[in-house]
Amino acid sequence: MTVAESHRESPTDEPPQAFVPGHVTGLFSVHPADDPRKAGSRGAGLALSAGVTVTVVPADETTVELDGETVEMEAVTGTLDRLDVSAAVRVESDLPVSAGFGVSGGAALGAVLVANERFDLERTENELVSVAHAAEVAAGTGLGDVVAQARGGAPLRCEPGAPGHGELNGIATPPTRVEYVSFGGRSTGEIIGGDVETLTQAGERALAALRDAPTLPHLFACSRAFAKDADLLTPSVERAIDDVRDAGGEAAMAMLGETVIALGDGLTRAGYEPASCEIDRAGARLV
Ligand SMILES: Nc1ncnc2c1ncn2[C@@H]1O[C@H](COP(=O)(O)OP(=O)(O)O)[C@@H](O)[C@H]1O
Ligand SMILES: CC(C)(COP(=O)(O)O)[C@@H](O)C(=O)O
Repeated sequence: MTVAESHRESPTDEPPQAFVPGHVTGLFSVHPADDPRKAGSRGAGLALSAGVTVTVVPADETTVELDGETVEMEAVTGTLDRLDVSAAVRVESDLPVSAGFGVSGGAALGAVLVANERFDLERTENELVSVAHAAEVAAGTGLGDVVAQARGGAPLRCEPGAPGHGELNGIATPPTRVEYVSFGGRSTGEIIGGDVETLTQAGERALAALRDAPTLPHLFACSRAFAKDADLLTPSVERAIDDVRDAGGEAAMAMLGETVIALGDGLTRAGYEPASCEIDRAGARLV
């Protein structure tokens, strides 16, 4: 018996679960490729201490439950298909789906981490992240959330793609409170599956500017410039960002949702009633 096997057989072991931080993208560019492990986005954002908790129970057929309701979530089903296993996947989310928090990528990444334990797959972290990234890209629901969620912090996606293809860096951050409000959802698939030339040029410009001075306030400033240049702002998002700026704070739009994220208590000070959390600096993990 290996050390890992003896650990798994301990009668006191709880079933494995994974926590994956939410991730808001502030700015991004789209980089397609035939191989979904090579496709992805460049960009920058924040991993959040609000996120998803995922459990996986082996079953004859793969099903996905989100906060108690059966849902279709292709990134998750695709992840298990790629591992050649089937299971009932349960996702508990602190965050709304489809609002720019990377819930689908987080669910896929959580599922792959737990499935590796439950099915004794013995894959490395990079291999697991790669599977979830490929499934999320193939589903059309995200391009860079999975690699960012695996890393945590304030990830800079300098080259697109899964580990071995992409390249990550980050903005060094102390413990930091953030606030967010969501006015509604936005179809990620429609935007990243459409004409992305203007968006990609704006994203490349904004990332280059941010890398010249990689700080959190500058991430927010570059994200605001990106949202405007890529023409992604909606009236409610623009108003909330302006209100936070007028109250002396930093805010930006979360891609791709009708969501605003602010540093510190920026939204509260502007008169909103936001949810709050911290930047998650640890990244996705088994718990
Ligand atoms: N109630 C729901 N509303 C929107 N999407 C849902 C819902 N339930 C499940 N889904 C699935 O969740 C995924 C949402 O992906 P996406 O729009 O990228 O959101 P997120 O930004 O949270 O990752 C899609 O695969 C969609 O089919
Ligand atoms: C912005 C987005 C393409 C989608 O993000 P979400 O809507 O949260 O799935 C993200 O994956 C990225 O590459 O930055």
